[in-house]
Amino acid sequence: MTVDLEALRGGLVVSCQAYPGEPMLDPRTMAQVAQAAVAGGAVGIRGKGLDDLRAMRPVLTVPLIGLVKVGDSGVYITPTLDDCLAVADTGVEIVALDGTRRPRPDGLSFARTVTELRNRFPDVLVMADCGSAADADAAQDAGADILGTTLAGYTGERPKTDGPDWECIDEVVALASVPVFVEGRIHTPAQAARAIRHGAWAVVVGTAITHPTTLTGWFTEAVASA
Ligand SMILES: CC(=O)N[C@H](C=O)[C@@H](O)[C@H](O)[C@H](O)COP(=O)(O)O
Repeated sequence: MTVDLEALRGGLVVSCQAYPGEPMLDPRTMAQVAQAAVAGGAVGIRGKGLDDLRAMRPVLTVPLIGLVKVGDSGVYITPTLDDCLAVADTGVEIVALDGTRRPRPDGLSFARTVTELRNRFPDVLVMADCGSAADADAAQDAGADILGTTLAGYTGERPKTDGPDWECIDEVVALASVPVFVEGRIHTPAQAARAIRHGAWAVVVGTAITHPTTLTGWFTEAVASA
């Protein structure tokens, strides 16, 4: 059954991802981190990698947004239709994929990718990870169920702002007729609250909650320069 996005409205989604070579890159660990986030009030979880998603889905009581990353440049978030189908097959409620206007590695358009995914998994919702308002506009026209600001600052179209890209967020919210999930460089509870006040349907926080190496670095730097 399609997940009811009302359950996520006004809430916090926690992104639980570890990267190649990192000690926490282990499905059991990531599933435990996700459960801990739910215990803290997360209304949804975003996870990466088929093994992590398979480990998370059965132990979580909240909707799961799934993706795979293939490389780390260009179109790398669930880049192909095959990737989308593999993510959907893990049982996630929402598939997140690159929602930019850039050419995709399998040559399919975003619209065709969404259509084919829907044909095979009619209950799955589609989150378009966008890098700009123009991306969001196109992704919405192509049938995305959710617009994410995930890639603002990572595609070359927008500057990589220190914190959230508020200008982009406001532009996306202004054009959206579907829910907007504000994601990307939200590092404080105050920023998360501001995103909701700016019209986010939900706020997605990753690094500032689930990436201890980065968090530790923030503190070690501060201590070193005291
Ligand atoms: C740009 C990109 O690849 N973003 C990824 C998308 O899944 C993740 O690496 C981020 O951690 C996630 O978007 C949450 O953002 P932040 O960690 O800034 O709270």
